[in-house]
Amino acid sequence: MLSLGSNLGDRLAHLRAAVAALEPVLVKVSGVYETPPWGDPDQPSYLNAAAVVQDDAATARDWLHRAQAIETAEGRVRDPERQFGPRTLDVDVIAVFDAAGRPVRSADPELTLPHPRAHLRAFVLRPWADLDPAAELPGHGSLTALLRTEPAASDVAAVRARPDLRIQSAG
Ligand SMILES: Nc1ncnc2c1ncn2[C@@H]1O[C@H](COP(=O)(O)OP(=O)(O)OP(=O)(O)O)[C@@H](O)[C@H]1O
Ligand SMILES: Nc1nc2c(c(=O)[nH]1)N=C(CO)CN2
Repeated sequence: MLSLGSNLGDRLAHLRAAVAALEPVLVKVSGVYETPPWGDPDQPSYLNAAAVVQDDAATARDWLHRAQAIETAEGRVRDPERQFGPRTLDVDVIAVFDAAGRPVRSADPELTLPHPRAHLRAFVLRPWADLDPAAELPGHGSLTALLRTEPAASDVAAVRARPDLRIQSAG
């Protein structure tokens, strides 16, 4: 599962570009959500979405490299002083499952799986739960239970569906 986020420039265009780049491996993409900035409040609100992708030949590290290549193509500039600062496009690898459906785990700081902050982020859990209401974040339980207990209730309430913004055209 990949999480997509943008809060600089044409936010919807950045999300669309990410999904277009993932198109060959895309299983499904959520609707678009407007979300308050998490972790660093002094920045514009984000558009977020979740994408389920599948490629049986890809390793977890391949997904990280694909995610980073897509961020770079959308002009992502890293500010080492601001870990959770604004960006044209953020593509995070949230969870990877092997061919048998078992979660891949990694404690490597270059690729930590599941993503170490996903359980705290309504902007990740809400779009993913819409795509797959029965899904579990490995090590943390069901998305719907997490949404009731982990992120601040005010954060969950502040995540707003934007049905007026479509990543993919209908049909
Ligand atoms: N599951 C993961 N998904 C994406 N990047 C990861 C993951 N685990 C570790 N990383 C590492 O995190 C580093 C910083 O990534 P990035 O700049 O996207 O972080 P961030 O978006 O600011 O914060 P966050 O990871 O909390 O969303 C990357 O260089 C990458 O190697
Ligand atoms: N709402 C929201 N907040 C964030 C996001 C994001 O995608 N959405 N990404 C971040 C990167 O670390 C930091 N904060």
